[in-house]
Amino acid sequence: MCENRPTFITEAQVEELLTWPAVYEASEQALQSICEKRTSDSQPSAKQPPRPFVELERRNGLAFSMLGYIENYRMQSVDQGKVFDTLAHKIVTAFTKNGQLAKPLPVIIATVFLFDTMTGQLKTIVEGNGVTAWRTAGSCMVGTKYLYFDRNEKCKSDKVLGILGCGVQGRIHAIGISTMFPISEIHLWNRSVAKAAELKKELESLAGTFKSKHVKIFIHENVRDCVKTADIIVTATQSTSPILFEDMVKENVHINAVGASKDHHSEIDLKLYRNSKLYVDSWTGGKTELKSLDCPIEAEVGEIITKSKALTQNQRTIFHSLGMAVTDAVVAQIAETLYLKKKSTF
Ligand SMILES: NC(=O)C1=CN([C@@H]2O[C@H](COP(=O)(O)OP(=O)(O)OC[C@H]3O[C@@H](n4cnc5c(N)ncnc54)[C@H](OP(=O)(O)O)[C@@H]3O)[C@@H](O)[C@H]2O)C=CC1
Ligand SMILES: O=C(O)C1=NCCCC1
Repeated sequence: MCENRPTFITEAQVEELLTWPAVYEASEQALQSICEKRTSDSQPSAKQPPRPFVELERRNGLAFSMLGYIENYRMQSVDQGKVFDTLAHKIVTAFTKNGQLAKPLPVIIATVFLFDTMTGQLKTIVEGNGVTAWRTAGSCMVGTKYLYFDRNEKCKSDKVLGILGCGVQGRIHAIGISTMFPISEIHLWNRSVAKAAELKKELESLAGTFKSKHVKIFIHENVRDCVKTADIIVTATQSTSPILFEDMVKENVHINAVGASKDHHSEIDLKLYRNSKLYVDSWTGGKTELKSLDCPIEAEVGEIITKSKALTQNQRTIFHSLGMAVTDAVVAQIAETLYLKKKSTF
């Protein structure tokens, strides 16, 4: 059926091609696109059904199917003037015991398929672990800007970042947030302290590329010490019970909730949810995947970006980045566009 073999983009190529400004810009477009209350015709739009999943209980595994279409979006830092549309399908698995294998594998393994939007033919296969990591951090960066940095004048100076969980997601969030925002201190906690120490070393070696070059990095043996001065927190563990409680955090804190064990809201205690304003990446995701969380959802971040809903000034915020097909689509699209551009210059 395919006239040509699909292009194949490897993880190493994805890492070489992605940049934080491009991922930020693309994530902002994607978060706006799923917002139903359109405020202008130039706004991107998208379709993204709830993602079905199958659970492999005896193997501690989950597999998700994430299909999305986004049109009328722009990525100036990738191709100035071009209006993009992307049809993508990501298949992603989460096998929690992969790290314990004789030959350890990542917990998350993903592949993104990109289709021609005129004919429906498969055009490109992108290895999807890098895409998943960068796009999750991209969404949290957009959430952090709109829900925290834009909140009030007090939020404009250098800030303290707390990272709970120093695996793939914790690492990429620490790098992305410190690259795009003024972060003066990064505090790290991981269940096994060795991984936090490894990440500290890596972040120190990258500090020259961060917005605040003199960033100080600390590791902690417990969550309370890690988050006590934090203005922005990322929870990125597979914990199945709460690790973050209300009495541990500052009044005005912003939390990006990423970890998604079987229950998507297990890392944060219910009292902290109820005494914060809760935002999601999409209503579709929130209504299905946070159904068992007994706390009202305030809005989608897209509604704040498009100003169809206002943000309260002084509040504690939680952004639940549940994961969206259209953020995978736009980040895989960056990789494909830059890969083909590079290939055509040789
Ligand atoms: N929202 C989204 O879009 C996405 C969410 N995720 C979710 O993010 C989480 C992290 O994924 P990823 O970084 O790829 O995985 P990694 O395996 O790289 O990291 C997992 C982290 O969780 C920690 N951990 C595991 N069990 C516990 C526990 N019981 N209590 C505290 N910490 C624990 C590990 O600590 P240790 O080093 O000690 O084992 C490690 O720091 C997962 O829940 C995953 O499903 C992933 C991708 C996208
Ligand atoms: O959106 C994703 O990708 C994932 N979300 C939940 C956990 C697995 C990966």
